Amino acid sequence: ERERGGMAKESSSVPCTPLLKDELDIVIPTIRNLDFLEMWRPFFQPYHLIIVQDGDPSKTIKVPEGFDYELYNRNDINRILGPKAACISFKDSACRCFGYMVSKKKYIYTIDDDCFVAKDPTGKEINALEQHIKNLLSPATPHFFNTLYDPYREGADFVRGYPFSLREGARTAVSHGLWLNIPDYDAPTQLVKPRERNTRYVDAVLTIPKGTLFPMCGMNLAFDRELIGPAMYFGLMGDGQPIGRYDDMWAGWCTKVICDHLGLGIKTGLPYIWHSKASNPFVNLKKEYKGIFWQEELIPFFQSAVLSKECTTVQKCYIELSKQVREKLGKIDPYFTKLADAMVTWIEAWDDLNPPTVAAEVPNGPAKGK
Ligand SMILES: O=c1ccn([C@@H]2O[C@H](COP(=O)(O)OP(=O)(O)O[C@H]3O[C@@H](CO)[C@H](O)[C@H]3O)[C@@H](O)[C@H]2O)c(=O)[nH]1
Ligand SMILES: [Mn+2]
Repeated sequence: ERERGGMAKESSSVPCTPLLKDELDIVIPTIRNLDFLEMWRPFFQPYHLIIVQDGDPSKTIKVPEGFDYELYNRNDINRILGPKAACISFKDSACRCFGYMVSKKKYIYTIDDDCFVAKDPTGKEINALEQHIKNLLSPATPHFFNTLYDPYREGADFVRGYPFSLREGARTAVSHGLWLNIPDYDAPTQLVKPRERNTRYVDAVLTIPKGTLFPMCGMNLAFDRELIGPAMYFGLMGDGQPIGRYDDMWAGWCTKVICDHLGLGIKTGLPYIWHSKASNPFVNLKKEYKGIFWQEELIPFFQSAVLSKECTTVQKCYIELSKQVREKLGKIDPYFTKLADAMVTWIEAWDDLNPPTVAAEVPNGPAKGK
């Protein structure tokens, strides 16, 4: 009998020790109301929220009582960034990356407002934030695959044949969570399988091996902002752009290339959230249309991207990548030249708001297993 997860009912209160209470911000992009927070209250209330209100800034977004938050609408983004605001998408969930930029914390968790608390096969409510924090605070294994999954997890370990020289692992930069109920399918798949629901709960956390790209979904995602924040630019989408629903994919591909270069790890798997709302597949098809054939050229670009050894900080890696985007992808469509410019603007804006106190050199030491 396949293990099945489900959606939790609104819970009264679940005591949880708020790990990283003052070192983590929760970033929520929204065009809707934030009632979903009621269900997350036991897990999220101790944390500071950064709400990025998309769309019409004159609309008032009601935040449930008792949450500590800051809210930014488009007027705020324009006021804070001035002309550099052009790199932040409008009328697309990609706007969430503004929250990463204004945060002052070491960790970020971002979640969509149609994602709810899921239940594991035992019926226990899943504290997704707690699991992401565990993922981020334990090492990753990008340089040698452990067949018994996460070796740092209680009750597991490295298996026979795993080199001891590699068991220290790599620092974890990203924790990519998954979704029960509505899976993050692209529009063609959604159209072919409109009623497919994900009921499969896989009790595993895996490190994505070095040299392998992956499709990063922004719905249930956490990362170490000090390690990889400047790479988490959710590419130009939405209003005035020829493409949508590739913002998180773009960030994931850039981030993975940079993590591989800097010897950092990315994990995927637990925790699950319950994704409740399927966005309109026809609207999604229009947004994704160009991306579906462009990505056949983008993937080989990222697979063959090489960063020089002078790229010792995320910012330097990202600027180097933007140059390669301009040179190699600009010929696909003028959009990529615009995106390359936006990548540079993003880094400039990031450094304006986050002046490097000490050179944020990520030791680019030879990642073991190279
Ligand atoms: O114009 C918009 C539309 C939506 N939002 C907010 O963004 C998230 C996601 O919105 P929604 O749940 O409607 O869309 P999904 O298709 O399920 O989103 C997933 O697909 C990808 C889209 O790029 C992305 O990885 C996932 O987010 C909600 O919080 C909306 O309120 C917005 O800010 N602006
Ligand atoms: Mn959704």
